[in-house]
Amino acid sequence: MDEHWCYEIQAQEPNSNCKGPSEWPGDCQKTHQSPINIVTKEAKVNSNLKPFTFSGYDQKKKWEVKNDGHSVKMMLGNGSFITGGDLPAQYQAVQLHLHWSHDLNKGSEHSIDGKHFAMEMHIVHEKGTSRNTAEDSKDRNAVLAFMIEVGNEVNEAFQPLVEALPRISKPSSTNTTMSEVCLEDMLPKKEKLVHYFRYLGSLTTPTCDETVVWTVFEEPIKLHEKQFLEFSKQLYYDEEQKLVMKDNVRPLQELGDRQVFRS
Ligand SMILES: Nc1nc(-c2ccc(Cl)c(S(N)(=O)=O)c2)cs1
Ligand SMILES: [Zn+2]
Repeated sequence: MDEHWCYEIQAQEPNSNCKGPSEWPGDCQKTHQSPINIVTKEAKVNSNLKPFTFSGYDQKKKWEVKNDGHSVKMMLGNGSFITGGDLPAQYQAVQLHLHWSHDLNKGSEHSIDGKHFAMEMHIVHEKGTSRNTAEDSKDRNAVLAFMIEVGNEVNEAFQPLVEALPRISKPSSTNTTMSEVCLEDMLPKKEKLVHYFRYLGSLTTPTCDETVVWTVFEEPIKLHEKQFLEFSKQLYYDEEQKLVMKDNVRPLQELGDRQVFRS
C-alpha cells in the first residue's frame, strides 16, 4: 500500500515505511510553499492590511479534540468566522492545531528573522459560508498563525486543551471533549492583533495545496513551561507509543518570487 506521509523524525525511525518531507506528494515540491522565514525588513507595509473582525470567537464551547497522528486538532465546526484583514470574503473557522518541538527554538514552522519559537498554532479557515469545496483558488483557505513562547505564567485559557491531551495520546484514541473555553481567550489581546505579516502559500502538510492566504501575527502567545512540555509528553505518533509526538514541523520553503507584506 502507498506509504503515508510523515515528518522527518518519523522517517528516520528504523524500518519506518513512511514518506518524509522530501518525498511528500501532491503540490509539495512546487514553488509557492509554506512555511517560510519572514525577513521583517523586507516585508512591504500594506495599508490595506486592516485589523480582523473575529465573529463567534467569544463563544465558550466544549470543543471536540483529536490526535490525528500528525498533531492535536480542535474541531471548530462553523460557528466562528473572520472578516477584515484585507481578506476578499468571510472565512469560516474549521480547525485549530499546533506544531511543536521539545526545544524552545525549533518548534515553530515559520521563523521571523531566523528565530523559531517553541510552538506555532494554526487556526484553519475556509472561504465563504458553505463548504464550497469545488473552489481551488489561491485564497480558498486563510490560516491565522500564532507563535508560542514559553514563559513562567500558566496560560489558563490553554488548560482545557492541556488537560485533554492524556485522553488522546494515540492516533486511534476516541476524540475527546475539552472543558469549556473560548477561542478569543487563547489568542493574544485583540489590540496586539493589528500587527501581522501576510503572504500567499500552501498547506504545510500534504498535499500542500497552494491555496492559503497566510497571516502570521507578530505578538506571541505565552504558555508555562509545564504546559508546553505536556504536548511532547502526552501525545504519540503511533499506536505502540514508541515515538512521542514532537517536531511535527515542516522544513522552511523558498520564498521564490513572492513578496511578504506587513500591516
Ligand atoms: N494535522 C493536520 N493538519 C492538517 C492541515 C490542514 C490544513 C492546513 Cl491549512 C494545515 S496548515 N499546517 O497549513 O495550517 C494543516 C491536515 S492533517
Ligand atoms: Zn499547521
